[in-house]
Amino acid sequence: MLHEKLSAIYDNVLRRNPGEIEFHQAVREVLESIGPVLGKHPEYAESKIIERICEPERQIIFRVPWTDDKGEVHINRGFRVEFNSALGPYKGGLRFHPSVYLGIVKFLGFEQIFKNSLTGLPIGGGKGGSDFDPKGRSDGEVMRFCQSFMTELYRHIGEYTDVPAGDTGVGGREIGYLFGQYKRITNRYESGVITGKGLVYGGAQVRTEATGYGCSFFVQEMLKARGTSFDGKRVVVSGSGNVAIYTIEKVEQLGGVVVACSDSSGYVLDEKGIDLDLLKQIKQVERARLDVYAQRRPHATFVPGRSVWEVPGEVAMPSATQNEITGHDAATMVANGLIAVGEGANMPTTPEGIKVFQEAGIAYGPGKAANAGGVATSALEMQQNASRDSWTFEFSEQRLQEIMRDIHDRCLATADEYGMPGNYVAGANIDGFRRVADAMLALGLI
Ligand SMILES: NC(=O)C1=CN([C@@H]2O[C@H](COP(=O)(O)OP(=O)(O)OC[C@H]3O[C@@H](n4cnc5c(N)ncnc54)[C@H](O)[C@@H]3O)[C@@H](O)[C@H]2O)C=CC1
Ligand SMILES: O=C(O)CCC(=O)C(=O)O
Repeated sequence: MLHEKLSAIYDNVLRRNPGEIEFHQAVREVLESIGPVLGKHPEYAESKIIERICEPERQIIFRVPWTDDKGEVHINRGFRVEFNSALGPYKGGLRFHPSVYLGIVKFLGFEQIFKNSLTGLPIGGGKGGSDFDPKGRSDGEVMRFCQSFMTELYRHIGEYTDVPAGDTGVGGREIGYLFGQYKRITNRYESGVITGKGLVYGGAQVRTEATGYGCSFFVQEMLKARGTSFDGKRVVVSGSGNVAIYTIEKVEQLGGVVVACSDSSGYVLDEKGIDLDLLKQIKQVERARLDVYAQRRPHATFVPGRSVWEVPGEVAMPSATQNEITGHDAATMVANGLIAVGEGANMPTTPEGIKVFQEAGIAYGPGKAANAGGVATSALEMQQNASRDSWTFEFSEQRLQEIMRDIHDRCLATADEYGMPGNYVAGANIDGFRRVADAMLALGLI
């Protein structure tokens, strides 16, 4: 239910951003949480902080022409939405996927404002990407696309302005090509302009692993708050990309058994626990489909075209894409003995699914809190770049774990403060919002 004032703001968002359904969904979820804050802080409403937060500071849309290996010309569309810079330079990843359009980039950028605020680090919110599909493209094609994308993007970004990173379809290979082109065009070795870089040219230890590791640490804290742990728990993960792979790795180190993971073709079920070396070989080296996993590990089964959420598990860690858990999926998961959900992906659960989890008393960690370890470690990468320093793996992982513990504790404390104990959604939205709102008030009408 939306507070009356917030309902009018939401209607205005719908009117001003027609057809951008994912953006509407993300805005609504935040507005549903912050009603009680307005009662305590009338100054936010007087200064129209919420209306301003819902309007990006800047939206950039550009043409990205490139040639494939046969010489054919292709035209894609590039985006960068610089949403909010009250806390620091715009910060957020780039997504390359055919489904990308303005509504997706705005939902991701909007989420990023509150997520980045929750990290406690000085980073604003932004996001970008393209409807380019890297699937099946050669390294040369991906490089030419990235170079063309950066040939426009470079003028909008900078260490103190806007700092992109990876997201779906953008990993170490793409970040290398993007940074290489930025360096070439600007003639500046500005390491802090992009994060997720390779370790040999200014990247930070643990950034590759950070989102999955961080999400696992967050779930570890949620389980601890309920007097239990990962030890011996049956865990289901969706996706098999960056977030999923390092979630599986850390969950296994923490004593859980990940029995299933997926890609857009289906899921694998491996009752002995996912063989991570094999999964990394198939996904990171061969860039192949998941059915290959079952071909090489005969006791595992590949189930094509079905949702991984039909596999029973006590812990679910969605790490693929938005709206992948429907209300129906959530009800099945609860009936199958689910106790906790940690969202590695951004907005993977539909509003109906969230309602099911919350009504069933599941420990539900929303993406903007649970997956904040990726961007937090990006901020640590910026810190190391600025000081020309390079930390060890152990120290970086320890910082990540502290940050995730702190986010977890603040979400719980804020939910308590507002009379909604155990509600991580309310805790994350309110705590993330307050910090941005206070900074916006302090900075005047900008
Ligand atoms: N990479 C990062 O540091 C962060 C990523 N995220 C979010 O995590 C999610 C995954 O991102 P990455 O792992 O980086 O991307 P990725 O490109 O490395 O992997 C995406 C995975 O999701 C799978 N997938 C996509 N659509 C699917 C579908 N409809 N059904 C089943 N599987 C599907 C793909 O097959 C692939 O395995 C996204 O929501 C992203 O926004 C969130 C925070 C940080
Ligand atoms: O590391 C970053 O800057 C962004 C990571 C990201 O895209 C996200 O948190 O969704």
